[in-house]
Amino acid sequence: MAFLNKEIRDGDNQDLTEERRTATFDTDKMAEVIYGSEKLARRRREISHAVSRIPELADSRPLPFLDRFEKVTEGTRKLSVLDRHLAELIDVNDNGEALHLYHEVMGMEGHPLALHEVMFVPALIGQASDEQYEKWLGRAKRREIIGCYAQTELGHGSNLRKLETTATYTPSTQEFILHTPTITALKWWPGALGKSSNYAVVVADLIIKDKSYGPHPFIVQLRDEKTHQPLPGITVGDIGPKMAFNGGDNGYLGFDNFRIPRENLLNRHSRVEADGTYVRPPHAKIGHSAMIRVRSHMATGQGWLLGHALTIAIRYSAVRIQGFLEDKSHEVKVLDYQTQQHRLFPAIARAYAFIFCGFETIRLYDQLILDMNSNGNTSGMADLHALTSGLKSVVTHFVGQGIEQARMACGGHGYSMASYISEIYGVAIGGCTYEGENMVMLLQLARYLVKSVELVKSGKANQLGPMVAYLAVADHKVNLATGPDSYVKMFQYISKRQSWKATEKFLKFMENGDSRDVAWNKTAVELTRASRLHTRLYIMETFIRRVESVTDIPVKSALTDLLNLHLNYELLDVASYALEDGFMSSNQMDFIKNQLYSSLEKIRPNAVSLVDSFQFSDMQLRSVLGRRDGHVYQNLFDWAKSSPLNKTDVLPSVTQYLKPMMEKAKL
Ligand SMILES: CCCCCCCC(=O)SCCNC(=O)CCNC(=O)[C@H](O)C(C)(C)COP(=O)(O)OP(=O)(O)OC[C@H]1O[C@@H](n2cnc3c(N)ncnc32)[C@H](O)[C@@H]1OP(=O)(O)O
Ligand SMILES: Cc1cc2nc3c(=O)[nH]c(=O)nc-3n(C[C@H](O)[C@H](O)[C@H](O)COP(=O)(O)OP(=O)(O)OC[C@H]3O[C@@H](n4cnc5c(N)ncnc54)[C@H](O)[C@@H]3O)c2cc1C
Repeated sequence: MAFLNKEIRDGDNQDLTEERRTATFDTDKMAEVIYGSEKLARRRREISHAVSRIPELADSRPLPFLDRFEKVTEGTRKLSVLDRHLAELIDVNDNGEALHLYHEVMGMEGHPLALHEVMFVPALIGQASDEQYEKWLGRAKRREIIGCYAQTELGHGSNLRKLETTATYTPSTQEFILHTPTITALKWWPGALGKSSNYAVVVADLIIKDKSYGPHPFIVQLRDEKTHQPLPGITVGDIGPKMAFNGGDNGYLGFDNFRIPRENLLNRHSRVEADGTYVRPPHAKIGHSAMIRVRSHMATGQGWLLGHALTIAIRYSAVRIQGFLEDKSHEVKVLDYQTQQHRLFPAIARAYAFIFCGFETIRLYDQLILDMNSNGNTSGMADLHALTSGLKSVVTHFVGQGIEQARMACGGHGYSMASYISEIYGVAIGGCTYEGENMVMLLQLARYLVKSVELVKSGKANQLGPMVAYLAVADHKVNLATGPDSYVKMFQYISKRQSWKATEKFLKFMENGDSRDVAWNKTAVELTRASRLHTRLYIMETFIRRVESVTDIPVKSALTDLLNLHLNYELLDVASYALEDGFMSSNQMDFIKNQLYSSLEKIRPNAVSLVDSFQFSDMQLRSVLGRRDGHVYQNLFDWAKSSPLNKTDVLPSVTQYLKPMMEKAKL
């Protein structure tokens, strides 16, 4: 008999199979919705399958047992194997396929090409002129050279205007002199900089005739292309172990009056003429487009990370039997506990929501780049900057929370690296910091919200963009949360009120004599709250739009259950804002809670199938707890036995230190 969940195979753990039999929708069809099309979902499966047939691409040992040096070596080894097989595995011109392939094979630990694909090549695409394209892009795409993106310094990351690395133009030789004047000016953190890259896009303060023009991107050769030795004038190395990404070589970089030709300023948008005349870009922040790109892609990437952790936790919760409900002769799956469902199911809904809204945001980014490159139109930049600033902050924060809940939902075994959840967590929460520290980015969105409220206050509501139009709309009176639209209206009310309150507070401080910056700082917590609400509203709206667009009825119905859970959970989570001014009553709160509990029950039979639909292979998950076949216990035992500590029964440390201590105590 054919089942709707495509993961059922003979010999699987029976409890998992039982879960999969209850699926009310086809998991392949759900995967099409998650990944955007039948082709994209199918290609992922095909690539995973093809990878599984190349034994050299498998991890040589479970990654958690490798030390840092071995992780870097293992990642690089696999990259070289991949390089030989690339054309047979993927369409090399398809970024999505490449991304999936790297995730599958490399895992999450980082690798030498991580920043090459994510930032170096996109920075060239966004910032290089046609001649520079010609010179660098082909080489970069063919991987004749490997690059990274070196912006952050030891002393400054958030406040880009104060980056200390200088690029001083010398008209007589038509060169820029890159220099690191202080220890705090050392570049610090760039991924793949420490040992792997031989080129970098370096962001440095452009100085012409003693005048600073602020941060600009330069393409810089760091190492000899033959020997890979750092070039004279370059100091470069690895910054040491981190919470995660330990297969990657985040690095430091210093310049000692290092000269590069004038053509190495990435000059699609701004230029320095031979005589030192500076030609301005059409938008002051256009040099930041590589960052906007990564931020635009973060929601989907983070949604997948959450999806990984939930696949592990949900499958394990269906296999883990402990305690009783009604029938005292059979223990139940821990997935049957309401607390377990409440811990995990809203996070499944968020994972779906983040992926959906991520795809919508990527489309907005692609449109912006098209506009910029075809007709120099940068008008969408401010909107997208505000949107992606909020989105990366809200999503990374919730993903971190969700993964940590997934870990706890796996009890003791969740704490073991065999679950792989700690690695996923470490990787995901890196996103709270990189590409703009979350608070800093929420405050960027707040600038936009405050300006929007100010527009309404000055009678210019007609100038508001569509995403903030609700800030001008009269308050909605919604009595009960009955359909998605009423939730949106309630959220709009709450979000609007918070944006207005924060703005009024900020303006009041200024009226009372505080400078703009001081007033801003005194209102900052309230402002970040406004940003979070605005962003959650956007996520909610995109989730609703995506579910409405689904045509497969069983898939749509399962997604509607998830959406309802999301709407109720979100509203309850921000209930204090709605209760504050009596907009909602405690009766309404109870009603919403009950809706939420009934959503949990509805989702329960589909829980395993909802995470199976992400279609992560076992290789990608690298989790003993999250195995597709559910055979957890024997594999946990085998995993433990493979620990290097178990190579001998008596460790040298015991002979050398413990035994003498015990012997001495006997005397
Ligand atoms: C696999 C793992 C991958 C990991 C990859 C990680 C790679 C990295 O981390 S690379 C380094 C990333 N670094 C960052 O993100 C640094 C964060 N800091 C910044 O982006 C900026 O310095 C920022 C935005 C905080 C402040 O910039 P600053 O120039 O001081 O701007 P500020 O004075 O606050 O604002 C000036 C105006 O510019 C606008 N603006 C700022 N940035 C942008 C932008 N990117 N696009 C459009 N407008 C912008 C602001 O909205 C503001 O507009 P308005 O005046 O109308 O309100
Ligand atoms: C895994 C990882 C990978 C990275 N990869 C790269 C890379 O490839 N290339 C690269 O160039 N960089 C990279 N970075 C660096 C990263 O982009 C920066 O660390 C990040 O932008 C934060 O800057 P910061 O370290 O200066 O934080 P800080 O700004 O020093 O933040 C410290 C605290 O100060 C607060 N704060 C700072 N400014 C303000 C403000 N104006 N208002 C309110 N609060 C404020 C922050 O909220 C935070 O709580 C990476 C970092 C990590 C963790």
